[in-house]
Amino acid sequence: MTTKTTTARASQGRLRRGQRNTEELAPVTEQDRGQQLDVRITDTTLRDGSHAMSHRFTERQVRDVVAALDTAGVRVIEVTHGDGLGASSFNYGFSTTDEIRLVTAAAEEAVSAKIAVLLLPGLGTVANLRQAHDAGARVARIATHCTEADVSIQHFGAARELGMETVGFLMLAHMISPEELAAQARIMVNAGCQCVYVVDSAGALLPDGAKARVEALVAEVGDQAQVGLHGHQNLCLGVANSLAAYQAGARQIDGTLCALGAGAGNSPTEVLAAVFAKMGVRTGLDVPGLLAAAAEVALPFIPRLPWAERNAIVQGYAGVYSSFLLHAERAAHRYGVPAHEILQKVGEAGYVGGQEDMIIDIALQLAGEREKATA
Ligand SMILES: CC[C@H](O)CC(=O)C(=O)O
Ligand SMILES: [Mn+2]
Repeated sequence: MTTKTTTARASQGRLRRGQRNTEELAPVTEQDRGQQLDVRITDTTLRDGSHAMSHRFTERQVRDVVAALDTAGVRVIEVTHGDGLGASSFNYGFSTTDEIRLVTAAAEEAVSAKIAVLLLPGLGTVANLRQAHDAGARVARIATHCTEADVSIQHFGAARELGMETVGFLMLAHMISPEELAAQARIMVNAGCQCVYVVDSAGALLPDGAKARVEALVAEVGDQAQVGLHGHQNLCLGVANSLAAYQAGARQIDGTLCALGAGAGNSPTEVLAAVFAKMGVRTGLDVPGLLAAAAEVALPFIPRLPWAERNAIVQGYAGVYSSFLLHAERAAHRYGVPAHEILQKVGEAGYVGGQEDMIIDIALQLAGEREKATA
């Protein structure tokens, strides 16, 4: 399917296969195929989906997904290790294919879409960002815990110097109030961020919570930057939260094909496209094209579809970082304790991204308690 589609696409497009798309596309206000977009969908199958794939994307899969998304009108496609640039490691899981090779392949494949990369300061560095830019990435998404925006300042500066479009990710956004979140968004915007995302990393937000946070950010930074929403499906509210966010003024929304992502996965791109189309909200997306991309390109290579089973629901309910799911399942297997109990304790402890090793401590503690109880 891909070969036929991409050949046809390349001959219709402005660029040929292998040519880099260096054109700067202004977010949302772009004239896309003669259309004004109301909201821009960024697809992060090849980044958030990397968690669910244990960071095992192949270059072939990346090329096929990018070609299908690009053909269906997706304007921004994120490609990175699940935990961002430079995260391939013992703590976060090793990538089987070097991510810069994947970014290069994605940039070669994309005719109209821009390739985005995620970077968590501390895991990734400015040097990693430069490498990604050299490989063809044109959007830098800088992610911090929701109270730590100040660690992103130099990364936004570097991204803007490179001429990249910038997005800020305030992760685990359910953990603080809308007002506190807006103050962190202000720090990112002052540092050069062009769109700040409310990131529901735990899939814990209800639509009212998503709406209140987006409204607070729009009130604080809306005259200088856009606001976005990145949802997870742990409580099956990713799409509902995205609609609430759009109604509250969000103009960038994330999704993934088949919901492939951490925890119970992300808001499915193909569902977002269909729902926004039914609402008359212009996304510039081709709904049948995305349905085909999900069913014929992504689904066949997904080893285990994320879904809202007990562990993932506990994540949404207890407010646990979605990418902790597979770490908790591995620890559960190793130490003979239920993953949902580990995740419940992680939620009570309030652990945040970067504290993956604490999952092992909790598993050991639970195993010790069980041993005592049965002695
Ligand atoms: C970088 C870790 C994380 O997966 C980012 C993200 O997508 C989220 O917090 O939801
Ligand atoms: Mn996510």
